[in-house]
Amino acid sequence: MFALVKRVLDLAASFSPAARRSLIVGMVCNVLKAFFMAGMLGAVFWALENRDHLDGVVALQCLGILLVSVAGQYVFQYLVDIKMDAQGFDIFRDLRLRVGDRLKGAPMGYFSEQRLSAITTTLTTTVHQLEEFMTICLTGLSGGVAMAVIMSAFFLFVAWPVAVITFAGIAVGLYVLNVLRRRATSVTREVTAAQEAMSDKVIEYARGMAVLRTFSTPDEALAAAKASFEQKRQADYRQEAAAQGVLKLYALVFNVASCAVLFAACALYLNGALPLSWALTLLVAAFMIYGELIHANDAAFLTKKIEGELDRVDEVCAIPKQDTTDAPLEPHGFDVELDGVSFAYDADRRVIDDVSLRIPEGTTCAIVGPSGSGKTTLVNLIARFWDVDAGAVRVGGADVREGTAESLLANVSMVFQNVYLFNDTVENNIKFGVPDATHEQVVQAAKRARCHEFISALPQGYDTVLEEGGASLSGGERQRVSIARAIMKDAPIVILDEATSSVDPENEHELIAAIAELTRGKTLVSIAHRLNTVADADQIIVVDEGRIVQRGTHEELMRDAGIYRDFVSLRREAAGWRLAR
Ligand SMILES: Nc1ncnc2c1ncn2[C@@H]1O[C@H](COP(=O)(O)OP(=O)(O)OP(=O)(O)O)[C@@H](O)[C@H]1O
Repeated sequence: MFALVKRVLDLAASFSPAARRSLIVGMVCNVLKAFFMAGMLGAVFWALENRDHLDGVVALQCLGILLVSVAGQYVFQYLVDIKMDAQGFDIFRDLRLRVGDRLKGAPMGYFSEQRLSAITTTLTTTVHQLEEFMTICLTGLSGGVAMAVIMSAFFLFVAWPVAVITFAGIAVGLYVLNVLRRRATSVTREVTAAQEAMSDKVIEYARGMAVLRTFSTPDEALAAAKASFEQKRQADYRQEAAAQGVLKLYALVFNVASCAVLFAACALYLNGALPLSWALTLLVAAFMIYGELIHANDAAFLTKKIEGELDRVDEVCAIPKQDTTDAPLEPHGFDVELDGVSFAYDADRRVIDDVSLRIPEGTTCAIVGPSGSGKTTLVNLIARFWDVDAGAVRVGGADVREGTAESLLANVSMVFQNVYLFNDTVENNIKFGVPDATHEQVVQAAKRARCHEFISALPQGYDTVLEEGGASLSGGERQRVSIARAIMKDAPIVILDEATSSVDPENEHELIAAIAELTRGKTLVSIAHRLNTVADADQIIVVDEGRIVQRGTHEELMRDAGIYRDFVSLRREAAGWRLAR
């Protein structure tokens, strides 16, 4: 228990010394509350002591003791509530914010699907359980132990043999508690793992609904999710089974100790070693002394569960930090340079192999190459979603690792193929990177991105709330909203992953116009699929198996046989496009 208290206090201190102080004050108040509870016995003793002349004065004195006891309990319970419970909510809000902050600074490689489930489960279920149970657990146990210790210490002065019994009861009870906590360790981890697996499967099931419906029967589709539900049920069951037997033993220890107190009090009285009023008071006390501790049995089991959950939070919070400095990047200009860059996702396969490339400021570079050749990886390295394994990426002469990733990305706009729009208004989606932008500026950007018309036709115009992911818009519309977002940001470097899927001619025309607005005067790196974009580029690089195998202008590359010439003729045949130059 002390280890848990220390851990919770350390966690609080990591946010602010005031949070730690508040929890300590809360626990002290909880002990004082136990003191006032024990004080109720004073009224019992006083009535018994004056049993031969019970009059109005004695009754009032007893009532006074009871009132002081109840008022004390009330006041200190109130202080416990505001010092511990409210502080608990603050701590866990800060914990969630801390994880959010760390996620922002993690390299993109950190975000695998599995990790996302672990993070989601930790930030929702695990932290919620901590919120709910941590204070119950701390107050339940500290109050229970305080009550038993205060009363036992008092018995030392009245009848030491009884005090020996009560202290022994506390010691054996806490030993059983320790056994209980050890048992809980393995099952807590199992329950958390089952919870994460279940979240994983449910998210996968919901996300892949269209594919599941097309390629499998509903039963098959649900099978994996069902298996995860069953796994969770079994883990929950094992958790209960591990706890129940020992929990009964835990309560039994205190009940036996209470009976021993009864027996000792009677024996001491019959032997004339204890006056009747004290003996009777001890009989009442025998049922009170462990009452709080017995009630805290769930909290006792929870302590280990909470420790397991705190471990999980620590693991998830150990998010690697990509930045090695807090200084912002200080580029001189906005040319982009890759100097002998190599990179591998897994140690055993290089995806980018010794690539060198220079894109002068304000020029365009089109990257083409077969599927899986490393085009996306290359542009992601420029944006520092990952750090290179060898060589360097430089922007305006500065190695991108010399500043924070955030300061680099302030100079970069990315337009992805898979556009993600937030479940928010169209306006907020457009001004996402520039929250202070005015409505007029948003409209201006939307006009330049050729999306003003369709946005105006939406039911609430710019205030229309989009579905998460932008599902309520067509693919072309989504892409143009994301271009408006990038225009709004007005970054000097634009990274563009052109849509591979062909859009209808009307949409394509609008899209080309929007992209032209976005990229005018910028340093542009585009993964190009449309022939016109490629042919107009100041330089074209052809990537194959992670290496640059051809580079030059369209005219230069068309002179020689090679991947580029094949790419051009394939495009012409496949789409029936003609080079409009
Ligand atoms: N997150 C990742 N983890 C591990 N391997 C990856 C990851 N992303 C891509 N790869 C692998 O790296 C190689 C290059 O992928 P990349 O996406 O850069 O190619 P690409 O040329 O952009 O392909 P496409 O044109 O099909 O989008 C591929 O073999 C791919 O399987």
